Amino acid sequence: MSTKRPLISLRNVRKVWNPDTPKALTAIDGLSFDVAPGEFVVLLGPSGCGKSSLLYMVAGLESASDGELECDSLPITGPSTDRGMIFQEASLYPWLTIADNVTFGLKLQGVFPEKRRRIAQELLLKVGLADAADKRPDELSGGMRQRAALARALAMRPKVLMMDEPFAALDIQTRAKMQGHLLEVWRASGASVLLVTHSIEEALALADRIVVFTARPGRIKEIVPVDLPRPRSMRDPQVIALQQRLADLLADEVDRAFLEQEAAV
Ligand SMILES: Nc1ncnc2c1ncn2[C@@H]1O[C@H](COP(=O)(O)OP(=O)(O)OP(=O)(O)O)[C@@H](O)[C@H]1O
Repeated sequence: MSTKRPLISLRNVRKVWNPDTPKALTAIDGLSFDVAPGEFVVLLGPSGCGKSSLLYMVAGLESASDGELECDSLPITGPSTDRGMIFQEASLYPWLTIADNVTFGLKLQGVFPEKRRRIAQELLLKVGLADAADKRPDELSGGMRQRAALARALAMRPKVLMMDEPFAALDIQTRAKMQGHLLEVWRASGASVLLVTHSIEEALALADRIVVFTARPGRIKEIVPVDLPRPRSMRDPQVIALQQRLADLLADEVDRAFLEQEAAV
């Protein structure tokens, strides 16, 4: 992995919200790490440690206050179809069919209807929604809508997929199925993934590497590689050992974040 040129490179990234005001708040400080092409990296940390802020900066939706962010050796200066983003709640257009939602970006790029239809069918098949092409978002369950959002992100053939707690709103069974779908789609796409979660189990099911954040301002506490074949059983002794290690790493930071929140009230 280390011999490959990184796809995403972050150097000394700092994010201050509302700078130069009494409400100034440092969300992230001195953050540096790389994501290799095709790598699955999970960001894990206590509430408010800046995970979403970081994702927004990599997406180009927010700028960094300091430091360098690069994708494919080019500075990140704004959004790009190379970097697809999926949020906790699938933000589909309610008035469009699922197929039209999936290929909305392609339509803007001028791709002809026939080709769009073909691409939508291929992608919906990949995410297990082949029968939902002509349905509207409100006819789908939460898990199905997230799969449609995944298909829509993939339609732009991104080099990196960013996901901000994409399965947090789903029940446990749907969540486990969605993780399986995501792993299949990730493997087939060759894209890198940068996924934010609160769940140690989710991180262990998915990640090549887990970046553990400190409490705010978010810094890297430790990067934990998960060198185990998938699918991973939560009963595997190696997984249990990692689970314990991650819980220990997080415990201090969650306590710190909690004390800070109490002090702020
Ligand atoms: N647009 C914004 N304007 C001002 N402050 C913000 C903004 N977005 C986030 N923050 C603040 O930055 C800090 C980090 O927030 P962020 O959402 O990045 O953390 P997080 O680790 O993703 O949290 P959670 O796990 O609870 O979603 C928080 O204190 C938050 O209130």
